[in-house]
Amino acid sequence: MDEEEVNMRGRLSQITKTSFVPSSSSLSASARVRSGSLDHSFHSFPSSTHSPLIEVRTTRLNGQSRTPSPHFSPLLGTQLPKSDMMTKRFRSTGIYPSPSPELIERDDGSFNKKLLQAEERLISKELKTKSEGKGRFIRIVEVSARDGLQNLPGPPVPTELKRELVERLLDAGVRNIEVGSFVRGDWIPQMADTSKLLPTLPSLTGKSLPLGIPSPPSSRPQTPESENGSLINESSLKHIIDNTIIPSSADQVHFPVLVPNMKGLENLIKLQEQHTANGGGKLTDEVAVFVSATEAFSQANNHAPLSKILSSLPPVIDKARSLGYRVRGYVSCVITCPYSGPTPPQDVIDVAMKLLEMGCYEISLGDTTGEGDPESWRKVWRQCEGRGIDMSRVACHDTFSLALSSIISLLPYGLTSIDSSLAGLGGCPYSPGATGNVPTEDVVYTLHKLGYETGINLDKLVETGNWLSSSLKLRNESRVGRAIWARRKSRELKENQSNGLIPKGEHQGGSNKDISMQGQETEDGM
Ligand SMILES: CC(C)(COP(=O)([O-])OP(=O)([O-])OC[C@H]1O[C@@H](n2cnc3c(N)ncnc32)[C@H](O)[C@@H]1OP(=O)([O-])[O-])[C@@H](O)C(=O)NCCC(=O)NCCSC(=O)C[C@@](C)(O)CC(=O)[O-]
Repeated sequence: MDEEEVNMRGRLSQITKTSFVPSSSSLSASARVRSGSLDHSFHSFPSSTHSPLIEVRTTRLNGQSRTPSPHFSPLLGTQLPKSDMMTKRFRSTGIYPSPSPELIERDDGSFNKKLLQAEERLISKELKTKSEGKGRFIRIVEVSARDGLQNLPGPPVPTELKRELVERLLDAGVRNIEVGSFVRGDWIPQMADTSKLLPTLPSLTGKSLPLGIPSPPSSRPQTPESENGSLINESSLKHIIDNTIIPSSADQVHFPVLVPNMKGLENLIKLQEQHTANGGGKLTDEVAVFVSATEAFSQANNHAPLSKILSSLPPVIDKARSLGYRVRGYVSCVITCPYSGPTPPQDVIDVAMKLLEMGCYEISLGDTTGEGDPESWRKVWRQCEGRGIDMSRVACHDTFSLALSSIISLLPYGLTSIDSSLAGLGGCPYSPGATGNVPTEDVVYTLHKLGYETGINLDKLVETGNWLSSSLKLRNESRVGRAIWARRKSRELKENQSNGLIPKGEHQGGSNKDISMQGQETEDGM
């Protein structure tokens, strides 16, 4: 290693260490320097002029007049690239190993080859099937309150509903909840109340449980309620800790908020100062910056060339870190770009490396268009490894139904964190018919089914997803959510009938069907 390389390694590992919470483990493995030689001859990004790609129009939605963000404005047909790259998809040819139970993380973040004794557990109390828990922890970053809502047409979602959503998620054991954005409220009206929402949220430490582990998922063996109302008692807790590798830091609550630029960060700082002056505690300990892997999407999303965004971020990240915020980096369009077609993995790594160098503690790779498949994700993954970084975070959109397959295919390679959205809320405004993010309920079900641990109570999560989609009058896009909810309703009906609360042959409350369930009875076999 030459001197420069040593410095680079030092910087990256320092970034990794200093930005992690104490005794953090694999949670933060994304930025960890692994093997392979570092290629630090970064490609410079094409210097592009700020071309007027975007037409901003004032629209009327539900009687409200609004000027949409360029992020959500469709490009004019004449401005789209002419190539067939828009529709070209990566071919999937690989055969993927099933998730390996051999990768078990220690609390220091390293992997342990020892197999833990398999432990049978229920996935949901509505299901009869069990799975063998193998113990590796996967962190879920829940993005429904931000990414899920930001694109919703119609009147702004009430701040009170967002607050309740966060409360419910915390109660279900979710600990990383992206809650809002300090972006321009006139462009992203659904995020305009972020500074109102933050002070109403529970304190960052208020939800921590004793002994520093997440609330026990119902998928674990049921244990009697303890005196303090917790579902588990000390001895069963020890059993869980002994048999499940959950890092103690997994219980820490984080409310990441997006800050696109210095103005956004300053708005957060001002809000925090006011809150502190009123005797309040820390509103959040995490901010997130976002960059696109492609030039065209940068123009659309950040309203500026990629080179300009990248050069504007170091002071933002430095200032945030100097105030004690950890900084997450998002890279969008890591598989394809709605304007320029397939994204070269090299470009993804270039941007990601720059963000790490600037001080981001981890990078979330976003498949914004949802066109990813296991093979294309593996290409990105291999490039990461080749460049000596472990990108173990992904955010998949489920537009083409391959998000879960992609996630499953990455698990054996050490995937440690997944961004997902309750009820699949969200969507890509550029792909006609695009659905949202991969639903958290589906991810949690899959992980638990395969023996991974998330610390999340699937039944409570499903209840929250159902409540959210009903409240928003949207169809619940989580198949798992719909199926478990249908079973629960069916069970409750039978119980009420056998208890004599409802005469046989009658439905509870006239109908057990709500908006999130519409059209689901056949599919769920109920
Ligand atoms: C990025 C900006 C803010 C630049 O906005 P801009 O207009 O280009 O900024 P500007 O520097 O030219 O300033 C113009 C005016 O905006 C104000 N301004 C400037 N910055 C801010 C701010 N932060 N908050 C409030 N106001 C701001 C600024 O003060 C000024 O006000 P004036 O002096 O004219 O009165 C704008 O383009 C914007 O808000 N865009 C929205 C971007 C967005 O939210 N996109 C969605 C999130 S990213 C995403 O969803 C992808 C991801 C992360 O999920 C990963 C994936 O899955 O792909």
